[in-house]
Amino acid sequence: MISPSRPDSPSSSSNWLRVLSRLVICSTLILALSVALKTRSRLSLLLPSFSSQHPAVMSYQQERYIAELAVQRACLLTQKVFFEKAKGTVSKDDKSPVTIGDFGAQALIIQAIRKNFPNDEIVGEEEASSLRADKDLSAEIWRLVKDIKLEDAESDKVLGGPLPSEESMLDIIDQGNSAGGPKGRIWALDPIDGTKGFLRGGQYAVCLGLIVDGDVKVGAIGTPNLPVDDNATINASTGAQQEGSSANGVLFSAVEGEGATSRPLSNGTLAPSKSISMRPVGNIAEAVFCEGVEAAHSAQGDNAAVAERLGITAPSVRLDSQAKYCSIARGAGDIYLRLPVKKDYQEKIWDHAAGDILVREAGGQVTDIYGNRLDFSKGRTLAANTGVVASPNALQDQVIAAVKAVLKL
Ligand SMILES: Nc1ncnc2c1ncn2[C@@H]1O[C@H](COP(=O)(O)OS(=O)(=O)O)[C@@H](OP(=O)(O)O)[C@H]1O
Ligand SMILES: [Mg+2]
Ligand SMILES: [Mg+2]
Ligand SMILES: [Mg+2]
Repeated sequence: MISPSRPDSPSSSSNWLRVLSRLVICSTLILALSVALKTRSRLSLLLPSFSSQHPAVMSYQQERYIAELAVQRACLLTQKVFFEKAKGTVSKDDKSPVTIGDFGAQALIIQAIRKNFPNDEIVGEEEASSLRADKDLSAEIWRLVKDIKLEDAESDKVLGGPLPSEESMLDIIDQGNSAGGPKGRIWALDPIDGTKGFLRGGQYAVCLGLIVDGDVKVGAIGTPNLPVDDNATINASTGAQQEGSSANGVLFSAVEGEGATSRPLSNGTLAPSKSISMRPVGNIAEAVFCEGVEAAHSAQGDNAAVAERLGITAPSVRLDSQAKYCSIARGAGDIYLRLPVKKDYQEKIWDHAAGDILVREAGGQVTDIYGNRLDFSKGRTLAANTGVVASPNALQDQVIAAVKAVLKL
């Protein structure tokens, strides 16, 4: 018969020892797990393609970081090109400044994506065939691109450091040739959006969005000529100040489910960010609406008729580029109208991907003129959509009703 052991018996003390050792093992495991969770984002920084190869890790922090840093570095190039070549006075028949900026920024950003997410596809606006035929232009772009680096050597290294040669720069530009589509990880890149704004020293944007299985998950937009101050008055002539001025230059970003942020553009590591959101609008008649500058790109008469129908009396704020999405996302404006001039124009995914997630994460909706979400799964264009309408969640139904009434849909 087995007699119950007394507290001071040898078998009791060995039981206690066993319990104690189990306790130690358990707490060590808990500690190890919490350290592993805390360092997960750091781990993905050390192993750049970690997230892309492990679909279970879906926080997109690494993608956001690389997108922000790559856009920030590309803005160094576009600024250099502007102050060296364009200076807002360029005649429109000399297209070279914008061409240099477009190709150069596309090369720098694709290099950063390739280095960190080698298996991803890229839909870039530009392709290098014309550049291969123009040796002088290619040499000029290479002269400017080869010296672009972030002041912080570590950050620059994360993006792949300097490009190795002019030939490799051309090859890299051509890697933006994905057809897009409904499956996989696809980056949509507009190296300079608002090319006309860039040339006149007004608004332009360097835009990068990550689309996963047809949905935009991450967006980063650099706007070198937007004021850092969210409340500064802006209009079509707000723009480039002196080279190196710290009053202008903002980097926006968003990740699905994690909100939208902005920070000043910097030359090195990322500056501290703050979260941004759309402005609550009590009375829609007091909303401010943004539209493009080019009459050929959106129907300004129809935009004005929608505003009038909503009781809006303030004049529109006209800005080039995805700076319009950025402005409403930070509450410097409320509604973005891009009503079509021609119903058959297909918007390009790189003109909207980053702005779409930025506004949605800042508390807004982005739809076409029928009120349907933008569909990024159709290839290089938004073939299933017509026009763009964006506003705070609470206003979108009213705005779409006004759009339908004006366009007789
Ligand atoms: N017909 C037509 N309709 C609509 N959109 C068009 C059209 N033609 C061109 N584009 C694209 O417009 C992009 C620039 O948009 P913006 O918002 O800067 O233009 S505007 O200021 O609103 O007029 C511009 O992008 P970038 O080429 O990157 O500047 C074009 O892709
Ligand atoms: Mg564009
Ligand atoms: Mg462009
Ligand atoms: Mg273009």
